[in-house]
Amino acid sequence: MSKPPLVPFATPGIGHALHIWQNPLKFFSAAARTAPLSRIKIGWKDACLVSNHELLYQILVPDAKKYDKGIQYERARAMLGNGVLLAEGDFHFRQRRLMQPMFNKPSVNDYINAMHTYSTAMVDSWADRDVVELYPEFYRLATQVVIDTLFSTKMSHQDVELVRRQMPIVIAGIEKRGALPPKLFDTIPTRENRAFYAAISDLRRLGDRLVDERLGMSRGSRSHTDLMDVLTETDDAVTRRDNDRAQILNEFLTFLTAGSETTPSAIAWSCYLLGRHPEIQEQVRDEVAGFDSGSSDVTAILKLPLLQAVVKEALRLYPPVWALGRRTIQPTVLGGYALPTGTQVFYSVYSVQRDRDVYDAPNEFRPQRWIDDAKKYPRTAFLPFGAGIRNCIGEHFAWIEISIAIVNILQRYELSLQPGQTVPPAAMGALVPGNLPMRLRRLVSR
Ligand code: HEM
Repeated sequence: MSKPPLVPFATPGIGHALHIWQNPLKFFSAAARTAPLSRIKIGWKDACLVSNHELLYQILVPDAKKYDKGIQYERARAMLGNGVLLAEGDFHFRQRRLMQPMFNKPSVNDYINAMHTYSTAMVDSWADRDVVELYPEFYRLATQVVIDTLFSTKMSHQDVELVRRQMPIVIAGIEKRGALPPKLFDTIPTRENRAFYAAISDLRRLGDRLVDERLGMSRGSRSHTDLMDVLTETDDAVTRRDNDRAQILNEFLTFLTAGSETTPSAIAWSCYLLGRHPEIQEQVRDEVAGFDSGSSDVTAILKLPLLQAVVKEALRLYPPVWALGRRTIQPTVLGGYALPTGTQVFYSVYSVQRDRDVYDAPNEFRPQRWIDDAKKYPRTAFLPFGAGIRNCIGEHFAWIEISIAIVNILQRYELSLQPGQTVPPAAMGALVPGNLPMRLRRLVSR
């Protein structure tokens, strides 16, 4: 078996690293046109790029055990240690099994009050403003929600701002380092490198303090069993040994990162698309009129068809976790090519979810497709939360959080963009709208 076709424009010595560094989204989207499985060069080393949904699904589900998480994730260890996102093998399995109940429906019901309260406070704070820069608002919301619900800790304004300032530096740094020849970049004392390591130190220090504060709380001060209880109170000796103080900090930082870097993007893109499509916005507003997003049975929110279709279509067009990777840990065959052990495989969920062989009008916002034609689309072609044993543990949490926020917004405001305003996606780790000033018109209650 020969090698997969090489994506054009590799530069001798650095390969495609510069293209990826400069504009990863553009590079991955252009490279997707080379072949469903193509080859790129990171420095002098070959890596693969998967742009086809069936091959991606094969990696994530049936062949999952043939891969580890690979180079991008290795770069994240300085921040997240061996938290559940990066853990491998039996250790991952034990941590995931321990935590899973906190993300099942009954537990997520315990988080609804906090999700509703923070998102109501957010929309109330916009009352006197005509234009709001939305993304930072959603970032604060998601950060407070994830730490309050899972660790019963109310973050101060300063702490939230520190996360908002430093976390994107860390995430973008990890992403870029994943596409560079190992170690080369880290050894040069650039301003960017110093900022990256300073941001990691700040966030780990913050996490350390918040973990101490949480561990010092009395049981009676919490409204529900939280993730920290689960990590610290297990009867199982092996799991207790696994979750020493250092590992608890790793898990805290893992959830801080995973919770704050993803849902803001999904809420923001949903609002952007509704701002661009006022007629759909009006239909969703009619659907959510009178819905009580603070009620304890808020799972009914997941049955509001148009709202869910809008969020799904936003996640298809702008998947927050838009590109990821894996690495083979044994000789593996993929797409008819033999991949030796240690082959790095990148994949672009963004390209897969805009594949014109799967989706008609793939670049258009058509939420109705998920109502009229949902069965037409293979589930392997919609993977914003990943799939298989490493899928997103927070998927249900995220759907509820995103839906509550959008309901609260649409019940109070009409959203519109400035005339002619378009917002190109920026791949800053997560796929985020760079600037998203949105005009708000306060609605009289209906
Ligand atoms: C729209 C929101 C979200 C998106 C698009 C998203 C996406 C993803 C994806 C694609 C993965 C799999 C990564 C891989 O295969 O390598 C993942 C894993 C994970 N997510 Fe999310 N996520 C979201 C929200 C959340 C939230 C709110 C939390 C926590 C409350 C969370 C916690 C995690 C954790 C801990 C993992 C690692 C799971 C494991 O490896 O067992 N995510 N997420």
